Amino acid sequence: MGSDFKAIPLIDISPLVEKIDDPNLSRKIMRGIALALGGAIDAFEGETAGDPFWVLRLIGYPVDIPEEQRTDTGCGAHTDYGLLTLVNQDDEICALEVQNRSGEWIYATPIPGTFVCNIGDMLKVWSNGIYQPTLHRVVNNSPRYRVSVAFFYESNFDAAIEPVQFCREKTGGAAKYEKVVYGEHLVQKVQTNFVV
Ligand SMILES: O=C(O)CCC(=O)C(=O)O
Ligand SMILES: [Fe+2]
Repeated sequence: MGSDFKAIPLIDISPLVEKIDDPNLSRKIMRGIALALGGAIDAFEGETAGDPFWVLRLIGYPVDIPEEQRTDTGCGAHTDYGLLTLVNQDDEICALEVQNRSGEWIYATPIPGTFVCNIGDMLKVWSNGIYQPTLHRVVNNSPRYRVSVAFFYESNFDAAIEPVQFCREKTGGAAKYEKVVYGEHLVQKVQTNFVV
């Protein structure tokens, strides 16, 4: 451990994690969305879903980084890649921003006891654009280290995602998006979002 080792503040994340204690929560939300779109309750399950998986990520946004390494953005503007994301924010720090329809960045102000639910790119494709992913970014200008817990519900890497029939019917019949293999979409987005 070199002399430039810097300890990350010890933060009790258990209150953030324990809220995401229902393993079926994302499935229930997808069922609600299927019904809201006029499909069968299991429209986004079985073969259509292609064995989805989830990833839980704990993300730290330090504030005490040296001036020369500092940018004003902790996480650049992006849409999420998969189906749904549930974000459990630190209740006391406003840092997650979403772009509204007028193109303005506004805070997704934390509401205690709730998650932010982001629509992912694959849900946009399935729903033929009825559900649109929100562009968002994180800028931690607070004096405190921020931690968020993000639960990503994603299509299987091999799944070929295309607009489903009942959503095409609602949007004029034609598919607005080409079929996309989720793994390829993910790799392409990661390569364009990060400098490797
Ligand atoms: O930390 C947050 O509030 C959001 C993180 C995020 O947007 C992401 O990891 O995709
Ligand atoms: Fe995100």
